[in-house]
Amino acid sequence: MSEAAPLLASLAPLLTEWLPRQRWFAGKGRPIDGFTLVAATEILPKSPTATATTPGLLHLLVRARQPTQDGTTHPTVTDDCYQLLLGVQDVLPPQLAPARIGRPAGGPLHGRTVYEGLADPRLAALLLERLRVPGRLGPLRFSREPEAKIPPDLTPRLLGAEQSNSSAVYGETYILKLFRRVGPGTNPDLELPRALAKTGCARVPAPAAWFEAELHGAMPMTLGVLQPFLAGSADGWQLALGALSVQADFTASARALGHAVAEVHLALAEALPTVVLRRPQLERLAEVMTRRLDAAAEAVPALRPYRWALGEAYDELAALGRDGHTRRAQRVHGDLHLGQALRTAADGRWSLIDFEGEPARPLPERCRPQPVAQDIAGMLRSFDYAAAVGRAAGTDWAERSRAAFCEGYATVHQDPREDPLLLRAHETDKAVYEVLYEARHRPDWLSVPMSAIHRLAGGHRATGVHAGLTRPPRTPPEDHL
Ligand SMILES: Nc1ncnc2c1ncn2[C@@H]1O[C@H](COP(=O)(O)OP(=O)(O)O)[C@@H](O)[C@H]1O
Ligand SMILES: O=P(O)(O)O[C@H]1O[C@H](CO)[C@@H](O[C@H]2O[C@H](CO)[C@@H](O)[C@H](O)[C@H]2O)[C@H](O)[C@H]1O
Repeated sequence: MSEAAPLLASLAPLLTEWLPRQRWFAGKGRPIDGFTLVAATEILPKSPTATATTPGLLHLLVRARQPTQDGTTHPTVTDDCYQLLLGVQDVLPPQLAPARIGRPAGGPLHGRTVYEGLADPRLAALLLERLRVPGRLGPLRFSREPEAKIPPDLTPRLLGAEQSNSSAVYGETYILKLFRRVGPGTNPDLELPRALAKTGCARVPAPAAWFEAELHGAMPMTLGVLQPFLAGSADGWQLALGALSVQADFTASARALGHAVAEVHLALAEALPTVVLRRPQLERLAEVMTRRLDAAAEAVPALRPYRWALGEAYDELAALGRDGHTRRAQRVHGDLHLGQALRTAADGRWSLIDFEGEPARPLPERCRPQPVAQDIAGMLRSFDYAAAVGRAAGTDWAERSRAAFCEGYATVHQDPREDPLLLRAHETDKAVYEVLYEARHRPDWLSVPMSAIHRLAGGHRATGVHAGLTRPPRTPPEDHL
């Protein structure tokens, strides 16, 4: 698109105001001090026969420049790249008013109204049409599995519960996930489900189509994935809270879920390379966890008194390696929790979704093989969360669900409870991540992971001179794990 500079200049004030209000915007709480346009593609240009209500669709990749002091003593700058789908129209119909971004002053869109394009069913339908027919459009490449049958004219609806990304459901048949914070490389949420589909694993919806940006010299950047929609399903989080609200047992569901997760782990180990973790790798894993703890404690003062006690779990992990033990690592889900497991009402079968990994971690880190204990720890933490949010404190609901999950897992894979040191290290690492996540996104929920921190630290808080001190500096690990 020509006129890139005036386009960006006219959109910048609108985006500065609109972006931080989006659930998926990762840089909340820090000012935006500028934008860079990475790519602009007219998916639907304005036609000469267009009327005032004919929409245009503009695809943008923009970097938002933000200074940060988060978790570091020295200010740095982030410039995360975001994917935007902008509807453009002269007059916005009332039903699209909530999607309004604003009216650019100057530039090629001067005087027109710009809005969230996915909210407009006409534009969401257009995107599906592009995915049905493989090909290129400027820097965008649309691909489809040859055997995928994607009917035309499926009615779109934008999913209300926006999370780290945005999703649109088409005719209750397909769901398109549009990644919002994007970067070079294949997103594991495309890579892993495709690899699993090739093994015949039916626990994960297989991608039917996807689109990427191919920018000069860079690795293709995954922008969106279309996969079958599991109609009539409910996620594990809703189901667990539902059970808790009527004080019902959840062990049968947890057992079946454990079985499903173990099947996915076996299929991932079959589909993609696995590695053996020996002393250096186990020490590095412990070191990486320690660094994450230190960074989280810098950012969240409530964590500081627990640093020393929590660090013991990582020291014990490193000691495993020194004692000559080894562990296996493989590709894992990376951000497994009850919300990532869907159970279909018709057959009660569990499926797993959202293989993107923890959104805050860099892509290379999310793609590294890890012990399966990372995922298991994530799910075990989730039972704890459900019990806390569903007010099951004082009951053993979480303990019974956690045990049932492990039992189910052990029907097809190694029982995770047989490796308590590895599990404890991963559970600690997950709880530390959650403290940071809640502090940033839902401060009212901070007490949930903090009570796990207290438990995992054995109830020990450092007092006096040790409270708040950093651990002694060590040689930085090579970025292997
Ligand atoms: N294949 C699917 N079938 C049914 N619902 C789905 C499917 N994939 C995702 N969803 C729904 O969309 C929501 C968001 O999807 P998810 O991949 O977790 O996105 P995010 O990365 O934004 O959290 C999920 O919580 C789930 O309710
Ligand atoms: O689903 P996302 O990929 O966006 O994952 C992020 O958000 C999750 C919350 O929506 C967060 O999960 C934490 O809260 C859950 C309850 O809402 C709980 O079940 C999980 O155990 C807990 O970790 C997840 O950590 C974050 O990455």
